[in-house]
Amino acid sequence: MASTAPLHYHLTHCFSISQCKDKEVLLQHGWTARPPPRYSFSRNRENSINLTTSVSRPIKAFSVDIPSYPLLQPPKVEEESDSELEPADPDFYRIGYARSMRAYGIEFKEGPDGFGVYAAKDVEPLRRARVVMEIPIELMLNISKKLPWMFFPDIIPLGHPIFDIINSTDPETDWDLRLACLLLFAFDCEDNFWQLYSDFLPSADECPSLLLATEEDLLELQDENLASTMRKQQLRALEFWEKNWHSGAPLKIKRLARDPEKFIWAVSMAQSRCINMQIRVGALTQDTNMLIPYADMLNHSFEPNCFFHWRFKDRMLEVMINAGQQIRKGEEMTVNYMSGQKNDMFMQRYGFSSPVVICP
Ligand SMILES: C[S@@+](CC[C@H](N)C(=O)[O-])C[C@H]1O[C@@H](n2cnc3c(N)ncnc32)[C@H](O)[C@@H]1O
Repeated sequence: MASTAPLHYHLTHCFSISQCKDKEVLLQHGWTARPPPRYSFSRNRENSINLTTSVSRPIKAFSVDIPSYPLLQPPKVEEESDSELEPADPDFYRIGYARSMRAYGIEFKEGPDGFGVYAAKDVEPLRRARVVMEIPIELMLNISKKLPWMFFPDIIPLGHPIFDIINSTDPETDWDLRLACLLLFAFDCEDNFWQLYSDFLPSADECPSLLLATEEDLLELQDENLASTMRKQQLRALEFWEKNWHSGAPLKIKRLARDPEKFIWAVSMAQSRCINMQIRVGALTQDTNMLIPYADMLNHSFEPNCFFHWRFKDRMLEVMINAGQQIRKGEEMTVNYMSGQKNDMFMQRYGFSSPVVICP
């Protein structure tokens, strides 16, 4: 086995994720890399973990005015959109031409729940939903939820050993391990967008996921069920890494996650940032586990003002403001991560618990 050190040693040992070769693309969008660790753990009486943040620095997306919609149209989301957005340039669809993300009237900045998305101007209630972000499929990392494994975009070359590793996962339970493998693979692909975007993901010491918690942190939860579930999850990720990142593994696998901390960090990214959607790509309709840059900066609320919509005609994820929603400049834009789930599930997967109790 490649690793014999105790799990908590691995998990408390920090690592830094891939270095950005060329930040120009993101900097053009007005982004700056994450500052050094922003969070400190503090626990309240209900034993939930609260995040406190020390920095508040606005990060502006390249934004244009939120388009206004005619008032007398029914509230609907249309596939064949008659959006006021300028029509897409047909050249965008040429093979090899990567489209970029577009954002309207929002900014990305730090708030009490880490990075979030905020209204850059007042949004008046309109009768139909409207777009604030469009993210093209080329920038995403998506895997079908069921066999046969399909990747959108299809970035894994035929015969690459990472495919065998993904293929060895349990189709029922291991979606997060598959997505973590794909994420690490993307970091290693020359000119892949995620090499740049990785600088905007929380590092291991910034991420409140309980997968990265030490034994001491788990004991502090004072919830033995949750602590024991998290220990099992940590072990599952560690054993998977040990099985596949052994000393005889090919270099192109080894370099993806040289230590278990990096792999477990990638699993925590998958768990806390994955969006599940049914998407249509060509003739295929697929339930999909998706890592969607920029959309993954939206924080959760049980009373969200935004939602996700898959735009089939040009394979874009749209983040849309609810019909009839008013949002004031500076207010946070949110989505509902998991409607109808227990608080425990939020703690397990996202590292926070919600003050709103939705299930007994
Ligand atoms: C999809 S990411 C959202 C972006 C994230 N805030 C960041 O800094 O990158 C999900 C993570 O954001 C934080 N988060 C989202 N909604 C939250 C909420 N309502 N309360 C506390 N933390 C939240 C949790 O750390 C969660 O694991």
